[in-house]
Amino acid sequence: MIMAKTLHSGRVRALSGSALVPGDKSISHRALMLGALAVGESVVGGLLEGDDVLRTAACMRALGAEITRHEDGRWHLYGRGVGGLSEPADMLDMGNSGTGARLLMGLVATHPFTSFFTGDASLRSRPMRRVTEPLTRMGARFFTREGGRLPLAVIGTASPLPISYESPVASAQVKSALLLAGLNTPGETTVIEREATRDHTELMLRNFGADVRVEATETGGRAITVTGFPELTGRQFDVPADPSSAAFPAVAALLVEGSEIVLTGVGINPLRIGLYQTLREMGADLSFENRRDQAGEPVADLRVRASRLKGIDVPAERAPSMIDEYPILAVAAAFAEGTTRMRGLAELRVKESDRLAAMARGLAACGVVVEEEADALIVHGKGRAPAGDALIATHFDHRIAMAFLVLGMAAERPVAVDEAEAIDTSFPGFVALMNGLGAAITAEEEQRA
Ligand SMILES: O=C(O)C1=C[C@@H](OP(=O)(O)O)[C@@H](O)[C@H](O)C1
Ligand SMILES: C=C(OP(=O)(O)O)C(=O)O
Repeated sequence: MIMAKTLHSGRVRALSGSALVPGDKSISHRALMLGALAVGESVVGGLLEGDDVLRTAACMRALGAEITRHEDGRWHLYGRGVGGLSEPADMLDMGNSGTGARLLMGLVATHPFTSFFTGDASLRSRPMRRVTEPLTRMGARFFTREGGRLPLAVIGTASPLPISYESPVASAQVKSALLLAGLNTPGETTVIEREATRDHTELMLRNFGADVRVEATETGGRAITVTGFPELTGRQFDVPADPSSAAFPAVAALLVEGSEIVLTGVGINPLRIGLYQTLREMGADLSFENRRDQAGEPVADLRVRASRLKGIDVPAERAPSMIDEYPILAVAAAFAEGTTRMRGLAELRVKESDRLAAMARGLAACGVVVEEEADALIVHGKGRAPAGDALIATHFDHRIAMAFLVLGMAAERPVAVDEAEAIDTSFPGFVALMNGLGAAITAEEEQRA
C-alpha cells in the first residue's frame, strides 16, 4: 500500500513572522561526500534532512564512512581519506536525487571497485551520459540502460587519467562529478565551463584543504582545476539555509497582500541568487540584511514585503544562477502586470519532471495565459490574482508542488497538488513552516494499492 498525498492551498490574509528554512541541499550533499573523504572528524550543523540528502548519507555509509546524527541535530562524520572508499555491498539507491547520483558516480569512478546505481522512476528517466562520457575518458567503464540511464553499473578504474574537459551543458553536477573524480587521480583534472555554475564544490574542497584553481577563460567562462591526492582534513561548520527553498515563502510573501516576513540565515552565494535579482527587477521589496559569512559562504536575513510586480524579460545567461527557481518565478510572473519572458531553459526539461511542460500546463489550468516554447516560457500576467481552482499534476516534482501551493495562497480559488510527498526531498517541514507564517495548506491522504 502506498500513501499518496494531495495538498490544498487556499487564499489567506497577510503572511507574517520569521522562519528558518532547511539547510542548502547542494551544500549538504557535498558536506557528506567530503566529510566521508576527509581524515578525522567533521561536524556539520544545519544539514538538510530531506530525502535526497539522507540517501547520500546512506550511500556514503555503504562506501565505508562512519556517519552519525547526534541528538543536538549535528552530523558527525569520520572519513576514509581520499581514495579510501570501499566497494558497496548493495545497490546505491539515489531516490529522486540527480545531484546525489551524478556527484557520487564521479566519486566512485576513480576507485578500483564496482558499484551499481539506481533511483526512483523520475531519476531513472534522467540523462546520465553528461557524466558517464567524461568519466569514461578518465578510465571508468559504465553499463547503462538504454539511453545512458539508470540503473547503471560503474566499473571504477585503478589507474585514473586526469583530463581537461569542456562541458557542453552548464551544469554544476557535471563539473562537481569530475572534480570529485579528480581527487583520486594523479595530476590535474580541469573542467571548463562556458557559463559559471554554483561553486559550492570548489569552495568546500578548498575549505577541506584541497588545491583548487579557478581561472577565467578567454571566452568569458571559467577553468577549474583540482590537484589529485590532497589530504582533506575534517571540518566543523553549519550549512546555510537554502536560497532555493527560501524562494517559496519569499514569493508567497510578495503575492499575499499586506505580508512581511524575514527568512533568516539564507545563503546568498552570487551564483545562486538570480531569482532575487529578477524579482527586484520586477519591483519586489526584498532586502538582504545582516550580511555575514558562514562556512565560507555568504549568508543574510531576507526581508520580504508584499509588492506589485511587473513582467520583465529574464536574460537567458542568468539561468544557471536560478535554474531551480523558474517554477516559482513563473508563479510570480502570473500575478505580475505584463509579460515575463524566460529563455534558455532547455535544462528544465530534464529535471525531476519536464518543468517547462508542467508549469505551462499547470498555469493554464489556473487560468493564466502562457506560451511554452522549446526552451522558453512566456507568462502573460494581468496584474491581478489568477483563478486557481485546479488540481495540479506534479509528476512527483517537489518544486512544481511547492510553486502551485504558493499560487493557491493568493489565487481567487484554492489550488490542489498531487504527489505532494515529493516536497520532502528538499523541504521537509514545508507545510508547517508555511502555515506558521499564516498560510492555509491542508492535507488529504489516500491509500493506493
Ligand atoms: O550541483 C548541484 O547541487 C545542483 C545543480 C543543478 O543541477 P545541474 O547541474 O543539472 O544544472 C541544480 O538543478 C540541482 O538542484 C543542484
Ligand atoms: C533539480 C533539482 O535537484 P536534483 O537535480 O538534485 O534532482 C532540484 O532540486 O530542483
